[in-house]
Amino acid sequence: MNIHHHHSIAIYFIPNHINQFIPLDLESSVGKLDLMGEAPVFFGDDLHAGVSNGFHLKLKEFESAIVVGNKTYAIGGFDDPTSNGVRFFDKSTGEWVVPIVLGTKPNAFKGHSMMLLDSDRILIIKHNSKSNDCAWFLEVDTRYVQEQKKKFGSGVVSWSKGVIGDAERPIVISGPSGVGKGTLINMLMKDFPTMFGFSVSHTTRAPREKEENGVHYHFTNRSVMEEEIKAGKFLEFASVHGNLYGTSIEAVEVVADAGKRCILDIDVQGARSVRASSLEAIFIFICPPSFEELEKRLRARGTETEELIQKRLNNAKAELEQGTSGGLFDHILVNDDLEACYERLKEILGLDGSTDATLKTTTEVFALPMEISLSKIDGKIIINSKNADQKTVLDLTSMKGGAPGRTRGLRMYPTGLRIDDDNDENT
Ligand SMILES: Nc1ncnc2c1ncn2[C@@H]1O[C@H](COP(=O)(O)OP(=O)(O)OP(=O)(O)O)[C@@H](O)[C@H]1O
Ligand SMILES: Nc1nc2c(ncn2[C@@H]2O[C@H](COP(=O)(O)O)[C@@H](O)[C@H]2O)c(=O)[nH]1
Repeated sequence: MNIHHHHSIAIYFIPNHINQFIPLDLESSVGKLDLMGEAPVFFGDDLHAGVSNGFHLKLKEFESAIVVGNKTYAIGGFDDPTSNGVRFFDKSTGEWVVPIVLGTKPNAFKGHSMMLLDSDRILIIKHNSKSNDCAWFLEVDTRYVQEQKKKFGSGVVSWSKGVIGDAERPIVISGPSGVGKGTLINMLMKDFPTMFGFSVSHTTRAPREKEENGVHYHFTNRSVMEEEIKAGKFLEFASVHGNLYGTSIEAVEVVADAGKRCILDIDVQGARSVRASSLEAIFIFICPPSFEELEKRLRARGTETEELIQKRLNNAKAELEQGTSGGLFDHILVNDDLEACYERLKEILGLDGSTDATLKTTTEVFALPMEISLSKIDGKIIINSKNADQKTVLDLTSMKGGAPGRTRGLRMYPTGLRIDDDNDENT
């Protein structure tokens, strides 16, 4: 993903000590900055309806502001229970807006530096943090946020944490009930425990014997789940065999945070929703060798009543039709002989015989300086220590994913290079 330079960016570093306040690149029309009282005050001309009224952006402690088009985002202040950590001043309406904030927000932090990337997301580097929790993105106009704006209205933003290192594309596995999805996934998780993580779905169905809450599913009830869907907590959801099932954004994030590749076991409707989202997964459909064999397996499993078996078999017909036509799935596997099907699955996932089962890209965790500023050179972000001659490179050129879920593929390493101070963007 390229990072372009935007001439209309204003970036402010607002440290704990107000008198170190450094405004930069004020080419935008938002006016001048000043310091007043406890917190910085941001003055600008309100050109709403052609009347220059003047407005004040009074920032709270640990909040800092960044201009994106005609909006000025104030970000931070996560300690304040009355704040959700993000608000923006919309210059076209002259009003403050508290947006719907999707994704998991960062834990409270005191001080950060920001930079606008591609005019659709803000990179936030937490001060005094560790490399595995320092880079966050507030998506303000990415494809995902644009989709959510259609549902919720214009005031929507989404957090996505930056994850260092390679994490492969998530895997969506679909297929009719009883075909063997769970069996194949369990084999994969057992053979490659550090490589894959299961996305634990929510469901309103009752737990089966041996099913554990939080492990196999998050068991919930319909009204709670419907509220959470309304609040935008789900990447996808569907009514399956008379119950509500869904993948929460958090379920996918938890796996990415563990540095693992996420596996989703979801139905065809869910796969379609994920395909339409920006998750960039690989889609695999599992077929039975015959309908009779599917029925046999479902009965042999013995987890459903006769009525439910009939319902699941009935739904299987449509699922098989949808799964095998229309190009929704990248791969279609027939689960006849289990071992043969498992081998094929491993092949698709690039797990040939030479793959080390315990292999995992481990990235060394290191501490960032207490106070930092950001600059950009050759498309790479430079994190400069304010008090020591220490520079760290944040390379976003292989950046993948984003909300909903984590932003993967970041690289971070210290550099001995001297970076000139006349870069085009600073904080
Ligand atoms: N290739 C196979 N040959 C014979 N039996 C199989 C094969 N694969 C799986 N099974 C068996 O079929 C039954 C159903 O498998 P499983 O529970 O993995 O299906 P599933 O697709 O996950 O179903 P659901 O969608 O209902 O969760 C299990 O008892 C399992 O042991
Ligand atoms: N759309 C979604 N479908 C899901 C999800 N979790 C599971 N499923 C699918 O439901 C059926 C039935 O599952 P069971 O555990 O009751 O047998 C199966 O096809 C699963 O793939 C989800 O989060 N979203």
